[in-house]
Amino acid sequence: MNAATLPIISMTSLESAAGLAALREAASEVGFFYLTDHGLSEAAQQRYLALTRTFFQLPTAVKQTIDMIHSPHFRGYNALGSEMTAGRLDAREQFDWMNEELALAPDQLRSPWQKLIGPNLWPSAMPSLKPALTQLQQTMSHITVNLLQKLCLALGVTSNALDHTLGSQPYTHAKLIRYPAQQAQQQGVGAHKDPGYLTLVLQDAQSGLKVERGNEWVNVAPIPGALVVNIGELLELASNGFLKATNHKVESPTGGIERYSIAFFMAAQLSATVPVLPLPSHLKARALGPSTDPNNPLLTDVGNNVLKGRLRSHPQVTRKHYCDDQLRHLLAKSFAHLPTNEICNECLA
Ligand SMILES: O=C(O)CCC(=O)C(=O)O
Ligand SMILES: [Fe+2]
Repeated sequence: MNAATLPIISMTSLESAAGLAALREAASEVGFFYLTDHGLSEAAQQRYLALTRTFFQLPTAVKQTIDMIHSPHFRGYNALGSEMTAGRLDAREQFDWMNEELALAPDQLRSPWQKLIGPNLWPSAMPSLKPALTQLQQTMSHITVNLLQKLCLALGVTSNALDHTLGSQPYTHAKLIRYPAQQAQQQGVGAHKDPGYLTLVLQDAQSGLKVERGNEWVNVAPIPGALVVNIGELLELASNGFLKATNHKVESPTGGIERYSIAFFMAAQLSATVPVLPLPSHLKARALGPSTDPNNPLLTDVGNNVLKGRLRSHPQVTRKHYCDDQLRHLLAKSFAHLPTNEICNECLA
């Protein structure tokens, strides 16, 4: 196994000023780190990875019954070749679930992001999946909220400075992912930033996740028991660019070995607008503003920032569920400043 290539932060170290300083440096210099002592045991992680493998071994016809194409809320199964990142197809299959909710009636929709709200799609052929993944979502949420509060302390503001943006129902989204082995290296998932506050990744023993540092791609070698944490776009905005949402990607495994991972993304509640935190002056001097990529504007309105990513990643779902007249009008208003043909050239024509 490769040596650790990123900072390692122990959750229990974050009770001390020195621990918070190490967290601050990891989150601002790299935007990626390993988290240990977080409360999800290695044995529990192995059980969730085993469940992931079992899910992907279900017959294709069973997985297709919960294909994401049936969900206007971007929930369910994606076969290989249905997801796009950075304009190219990703070589991964995945199962996405989010908060379990009731969908709004069409005449209640005021903003297109409200269409993200809705029920998950669970496979009736694997009844153990829903309770297990609901439990995992709760555990990951708990870890993420604790870490977000520690990050606030590390930024010199009160631990609860972002709590009001989470509200009672922060947006949580998770994926079971399988990267099948390829003959030659391919895009497992293309280079991207995650849109929310924080992402936790549980990876198996197979390398492939890579993080951009300067002009290099650094391998995130698996460390048994550690979760990989990355800073999302909303924290870059909240810290006025002091914390970095770092580009990352996954290269497909070769040599006959597949890679499995579970990614958990947490944002604020979809209706929130992310504030700029009042950093103390010595940190403020190092906060030079969020990045301004015209191909990927960072939006402080949480629902739109999350929806931006979903529309781009899943063009078939977008075309099927986001192209009616009412939504076309709402989308044109919310995304007037985006390079619209990258989202869906039919919606925004
Ligand atoms: O599979 C991984 O290790 C990371 C996946 C990822 O970056 C994503 O789905 O946003
Ligand atoms: Fe990601």
